[in-house]
Amino acid sequence: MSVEEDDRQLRHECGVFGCIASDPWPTDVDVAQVICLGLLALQHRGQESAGIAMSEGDNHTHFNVKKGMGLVSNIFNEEAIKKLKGNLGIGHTRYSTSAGSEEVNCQPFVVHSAHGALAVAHNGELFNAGKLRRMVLARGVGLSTHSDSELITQALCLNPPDIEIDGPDWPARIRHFMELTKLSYSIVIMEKDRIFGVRDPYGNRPLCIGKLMSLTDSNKEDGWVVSSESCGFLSMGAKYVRDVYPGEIVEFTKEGFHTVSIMGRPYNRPQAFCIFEYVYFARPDSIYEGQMVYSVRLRSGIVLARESLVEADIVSSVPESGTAAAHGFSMKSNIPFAEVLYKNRYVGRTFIQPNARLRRLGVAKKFGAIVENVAGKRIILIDDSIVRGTTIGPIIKLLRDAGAKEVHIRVASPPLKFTCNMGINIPTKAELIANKLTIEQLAKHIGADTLAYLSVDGLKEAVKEKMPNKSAIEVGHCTACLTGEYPEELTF
Ligand SMILES: O=P(O)(O)OC[C@H]1O[C@H](OP(=O)(O)OP(=O)(O)O)[C@H](O)[C@@H]1O
Ligand SMILES: NC(=O)CC[C@H](N)C(=O)O
Ligand code: SF4
Ligand SMILES: [Mg+2]
Repeated sequence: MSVEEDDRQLRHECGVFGCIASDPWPTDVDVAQVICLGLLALQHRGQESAGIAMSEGDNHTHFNVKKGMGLVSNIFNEEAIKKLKGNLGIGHTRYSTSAGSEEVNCQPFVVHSAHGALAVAHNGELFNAGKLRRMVLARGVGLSTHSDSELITQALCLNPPDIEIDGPDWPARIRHFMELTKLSYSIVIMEKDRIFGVRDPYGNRPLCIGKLMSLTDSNKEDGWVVSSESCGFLSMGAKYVRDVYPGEIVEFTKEGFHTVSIMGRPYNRPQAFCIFEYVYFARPDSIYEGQMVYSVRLRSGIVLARESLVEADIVSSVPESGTAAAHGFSMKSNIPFAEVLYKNRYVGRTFIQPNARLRRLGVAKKFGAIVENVAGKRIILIDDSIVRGTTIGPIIKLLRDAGAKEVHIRVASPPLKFTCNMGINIPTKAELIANKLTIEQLAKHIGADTLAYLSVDGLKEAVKEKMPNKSAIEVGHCTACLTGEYPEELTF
């Protein structure tokens, strides 16, 4: 493992985005620009590479494609966007899970099938990738990478079991793929004149629909967007419509969008939307399951205060992801919120530190203490999660050096004890600090006066309390990294 890799904590997951302009075509809408804005808003989900594939519509056999390593703003300058002509397109920001962080694995994957070009962008990780890979290879298909997203692309090109009488039946192909693998994917698929948005039957990864509003007539739409998260919608003049339902295939054409079909789960198992999307992965201004991520984080802080209050002068947070929960904790406890840490936004996660000592210092280098709020104070410090435990120790030291009297750590999620096989690179079980030390030992190890985590029930309560639809069949969350209960068994 390289130093750079080792420095990563909880790694995010990918972002997918699609946009199609309404009739008439050729459109006036700058579709590539909209996709670019969409990808910029999804940058937090993947910073290794990005790509866009565009289609000019019915009479074109090829897509206009640009992919590359690095950030969206580095790959897509004005000139690159100008070349990406089209009436529809899809895009991707990547954090690798199933194949190396290299140019060949950048998405969208584009193939030319017997029925024309196809582009695919995927967020997630296939539970049964090995088995599916052997099956696809046995059908005479060659794969050029180890990426499970390329595998999905090729699996979609397989003829479905029923004969296609009148040209390719893409919905049947997608259903066939969904029969073969039930976890974990949110995908956008583009053929020459349409986009499909597909969410796995468990709804493990997010996907939502937005309406691109006309800038001149508020009753009209200029097109439709489909995205991992809704946080970018306002920046591109789009309005959140709804989530793509677990198991749903949505077809977008220049006429609008409709549900093609909804695939159920085996044995009527519950949905398994990743609960960590609420804790850490998503941007707080995104909407999942009809509620803002920010509100869930705020509530998790409220529940945390109820569960593990301690006397203190101020409540504060480890920026960024811990801040909403800290405000919730402060509201519930009536202890004032005050900032104690400044996070240097120019020191990214990819900052290369040549050895363990400098890596530890690196964490401190990311933060500065706001001494006036710290000196002589008893502080309750909230973070959203502890993974390896590398961030929190140096922060506590920083606060003590700045004169903190007491530092009580409260974590707005339960201890992370298990790995994730659904699109998130959570370190191996042995690297997760909660598997190595008891809560008391960990408190001592990081130099905290006290340490407490949110309970699993407390987190579920924060997620479900204000959810518009509370039906037991409709709602269900994956908590596997916290409880070890996976939605499906891994198959190799
Ligand atoms: O226990 P560790 O292995 O140190 O990892 C846990 C930390 O990593 C994340 O923050 P990160 O800096 O990734 O991003 P953020 O700004 O969104 O909080 C998370 O919010 C914790 O603060
Ligand atoms: N984080 C993700 O969703 C990654 C998607 C896919 N498994 C890849 O590695 O490219
Ligand atoms: S194991 Fe954890 S991170 Fe992975 S999908 Fe489940 S809740 Fe999300
Ligand atoms: Mg953090």
